[in-house]
Amino acid sequence: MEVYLVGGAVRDALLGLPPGDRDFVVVGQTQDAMEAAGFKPVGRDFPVFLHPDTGEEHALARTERKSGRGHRGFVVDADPSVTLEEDLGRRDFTINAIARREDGTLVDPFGGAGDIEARVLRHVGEAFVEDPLRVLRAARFMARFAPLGFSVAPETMALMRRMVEFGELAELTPERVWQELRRALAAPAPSAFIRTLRDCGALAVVLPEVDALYGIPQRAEYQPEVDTGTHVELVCDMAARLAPGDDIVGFAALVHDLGKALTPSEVLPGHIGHERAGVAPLRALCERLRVPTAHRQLAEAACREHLNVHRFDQLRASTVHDLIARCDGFRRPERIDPLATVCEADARGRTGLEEREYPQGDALRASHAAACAVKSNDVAEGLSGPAIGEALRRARIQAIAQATGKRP
Ligand SMILES: Nc1ccn([C@@H]2O[C@H](COP(=O)(O)OP(=O)(O)OP(=O)(O)O)[C@@H](O)[C@H]2O)c(=O)n1
Repeated sequence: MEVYLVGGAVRDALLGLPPGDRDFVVVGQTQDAMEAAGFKPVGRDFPVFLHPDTGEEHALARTERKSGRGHRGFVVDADPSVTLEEDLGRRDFTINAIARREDGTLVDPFGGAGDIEARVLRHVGEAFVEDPLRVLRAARFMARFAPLGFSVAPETMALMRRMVEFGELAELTPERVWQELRRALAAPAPSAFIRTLRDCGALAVVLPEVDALYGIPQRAEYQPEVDTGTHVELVCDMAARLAPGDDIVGFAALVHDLGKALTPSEVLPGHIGHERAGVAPLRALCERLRVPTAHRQLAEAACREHLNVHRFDQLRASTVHDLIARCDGFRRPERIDPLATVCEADARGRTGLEEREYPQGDALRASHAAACAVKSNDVAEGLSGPAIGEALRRARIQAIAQATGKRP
């Protein structure tokens, strides 16, 4: 059987990165022949089979035609007459269009290895436009590969701009947009995702609430070249450094400051009130992209509370208690550590402040731990009903005061 390793596994090996999932392409076979050879068919949209021993994915070489309907808007034709070159030619980027034979030699008709060497993300051919998700994939690959020195080829960027101008992105389902966004926020350089989307005009289409942050000045303590959009880029990169691979923290970092884009009538000079004003655009974004609950909840907590956490020193123990309660940190203790991380990323994600200490994060964590150590059984003796809740609150405030030296 004519089988080649293709896609991300070949690319990542050439980049010297640790191996991930392996995808194979099989040339010259029919679906029946694959099943007769013991491969197990999977997936409704593509002719993909699992290897009987390794379980690894083997796709039949195929052509794809745009249909304008269905899950991806494609009709997939598995066709034994499709050559390896034809299969590679319908892929997105040259760096993803390299095949490796079993003996280790490469089939690289589009110069992908050279582009890996030159650190260029270049589209393979005109078939690129058939899937508008590829605009977001380009940005997501940049979030992963920009730190290795990659940039988008000018002709690819020009093509992406045309796709955006022609309104191609309108046909993307929210689920596909969210999957790319989520993966980009878990990558080492989410800022490169945001900047690539902005460069081609796609940011205004898929994340207009974030696009609106550009040109909004930050307060004077920031470097003058850092507007709110740039600040958010820095915060996302800092979040990726503090919590690598954590897209829940990454999403909260992306959206914590959305309120700053609102008109001055809604947000006072110096962005006073932006933490409350940001909740509405954040909810709109989450509805539109069908963002999962865990992401939404941390994002809302970060949006509402980040200023309170920054001024932790000035808060009384009772205010800290109520902040934790508003974030549901007593019923769901896992909520507070990521909130502290996002706030730290926000404080340190400013040019020149990257190495600054952020004691507020650990102070919040310590307060939370001290308050959670008090259980209702500790205070319930002789009490009933709401009196237990009130006694628990008082005891927890006391515990926070003791742990931090704050006034109750
Ligand atoms: N819209 C898409 C999706 C995928 N592909 C092709 O299918 C391969 C496998 O896709 P996927 O698993 O999504 O990406 P990988 O390149 O394997 O990247 P990752 O390591 O991030 O999963 C890609 O390499 C690419 O050649 C494509 O051309 N266009």
